[in-house]
Amino acid sequence: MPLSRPCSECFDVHEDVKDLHHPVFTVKFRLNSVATLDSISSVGSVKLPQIKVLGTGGTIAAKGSTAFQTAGYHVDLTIEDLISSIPDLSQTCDLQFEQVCNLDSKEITNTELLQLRNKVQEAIYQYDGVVITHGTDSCEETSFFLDSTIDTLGKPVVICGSMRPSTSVSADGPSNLYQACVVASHKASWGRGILVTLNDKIGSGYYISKTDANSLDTFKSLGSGYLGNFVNGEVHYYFPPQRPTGLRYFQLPLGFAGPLSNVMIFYAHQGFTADIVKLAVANMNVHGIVIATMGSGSLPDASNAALGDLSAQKHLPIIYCKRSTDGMVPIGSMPKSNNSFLVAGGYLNPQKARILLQLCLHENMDIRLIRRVFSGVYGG
Ligand SMILES: NC(=O)C[C@H](N)C(=O)O
Repeated sequence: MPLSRPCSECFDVHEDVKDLHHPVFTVKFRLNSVATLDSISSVGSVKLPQIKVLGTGGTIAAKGSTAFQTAGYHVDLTIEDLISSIPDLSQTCDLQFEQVCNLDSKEITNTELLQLRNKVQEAIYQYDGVVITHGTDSCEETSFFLDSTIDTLGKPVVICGSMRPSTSVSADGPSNLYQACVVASHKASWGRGILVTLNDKIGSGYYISKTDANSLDTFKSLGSGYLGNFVNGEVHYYFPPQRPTGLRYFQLPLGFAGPLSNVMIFYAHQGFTADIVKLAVANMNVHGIVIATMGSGSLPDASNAALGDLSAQKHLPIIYCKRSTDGMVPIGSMPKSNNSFLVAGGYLNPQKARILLQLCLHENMDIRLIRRVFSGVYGG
């Protein structure tokens, strides 16, 4: 058993190795699947969960100059400042914190992503759960990357952020961080991989996506739904612990600092041609392409033909995703060709497909294996 803190009171955890060699934890509940905070704070002599909080920046760590400013502010606060802004958690967990970086999430590159991944993996070995504060703009990329590369040992890793800076009237940062710490401390959060909490909702880091550029209720798990909710200090899960169907675990060595392959995203539109893609491939060191297609894999016929040829000549994987927020690109939508390296992106949005392709390329997968990985999300 890989768990340092098994809980026989609530559930049994069994390690099970699936075909794509990801350790999957099958959790059998003995109690009601809707657990409450009482179930952990009333444990008396039992040691409180040790939680590591890693700060990376984002609006949650930002200050504006007025109470109504919700754009154009700057990251200004440390993780220590953020922790001092939340209600007392001394009955729930023991918190320790560390600043990994302090950036708007638009500035996060593979370097910071890998640095964070290493910090999270190290913390997993020492703590009972991990909380990450992060900007919301690129949070879905980080959460997907971590879900694909962290061996959580079943422990909760919870990412949170905010949509309003700390100086804003009704700033949402303190309550989101508070909720993330409670979720990370809760036994019912075990076996669920990377979680993202925002605005009272708990979602899967694999599927969650930012859907609103301004409003608080921005993270949605369209199609796949939320995993749970946070109400009146209680964590409520709608389902027993499970991992996403298509999740593929990529084992990176601890301390791995890169590089990762260069995968570029292109956004299709009326009149889109493959010229811009060809230009990039000819002039930049491109290892893979993702296209945000119109609808379910639709591109002009001439673009399909040119991209099919380009991918076959260069052995360049080109993933077809959708620019629509919801829905998917199935294999049946793909142009018919025997030798192209065109791949259907299934349910993944372009930014998540980019990360998955980077990881496939890191493992030197051929096109057959890349298709197999994408078939996990019903593409391929
Ligand atoms: N709400 C936010 O956190 C947005 C911010 N620009 C970020 O992603 O860092």
